[in-house]
Amino acid sequence: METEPPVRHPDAPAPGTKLGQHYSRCFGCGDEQPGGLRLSATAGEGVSLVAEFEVTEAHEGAPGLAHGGLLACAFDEALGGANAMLRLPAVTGHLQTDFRRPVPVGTRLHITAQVDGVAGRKIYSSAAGRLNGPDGQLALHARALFVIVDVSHFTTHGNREQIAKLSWDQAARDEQLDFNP
Ligand SMILES: CCCCC/C=C\C/C=C\C/C=C\C/C=C\CCCC(=O)SCCNC(=O)CCNC(=O)[C@H](O)C(C)(C)COP(=O)(O)OP(=O)(O)OC[C@H]1O[C@@H](n2cnc3c(N)ncnc32)[C@H](O)[C@@H]1OP(=O)(O)O
Repeated sequence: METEPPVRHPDAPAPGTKLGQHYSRCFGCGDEQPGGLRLSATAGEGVSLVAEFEVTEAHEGAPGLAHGGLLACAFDEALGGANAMLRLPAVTGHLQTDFRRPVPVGTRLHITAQVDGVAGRKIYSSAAGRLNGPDGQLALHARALFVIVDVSHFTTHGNREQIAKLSWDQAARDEQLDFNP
């Protein structure tokens, strides 16, 4: 199947809009997850977003340095959030991360994530992470494949009772997810 350029959904959050957490216990963005990354994301131009989080001692792999797996988690979160510009529910099928520079504790990691193309259910995305701001040193680069799923993916494999408490409950019943933050 041909890979098509991504099309921003007309109801996608306007560029500059802060995206809320999609789930309070999400390790990537939730504020009820101890030690979580608490990534905050803002809608970007086109099919993209900008995200940031502070690397803390809770995220260490070596003394004073971020754990690579948690940095990959941040990219999973940011790349997954970019799908909100398509307003399509999708899960990560493949994620690859290039670690180009160490990321010390205390760094504010700045991530830009974008959807590059869509082929049927497959969404191809990429992201870059810079140290302490948009003009900081390039520390990481990631590519991902997300696969568009029906909301039944979450209700079948996840915790249906927890899902029922979320704001996307009604949308889930309608077999659609609400991506409004
Ligand atoms: C946690 C998710 C939260 C989502 C919340 C939703 C809405 C909330 C609102 C806003 C969202 C905001 C932020 C979201 C933030 C973060 C997102 C984090 C995302 C995750 O962290 S999510 C957890 C990790 N993720 C999984 O838990 C997936 C486990 N997995 C499966 O559930 C299946 O594996 C599935 C469904 C992926 C596919 O299964 P399936 O049976 O539906 O479809 P099938 O296998 O046919 O694949 C279809 C086509 O994709 C190709 N394909 C598949 N996998 C591939 C691979 N790895 N490499 C290359 N190609 C691949 C096939 O080759 C075929 O391609 P083709 O059509 O060309 O043949």
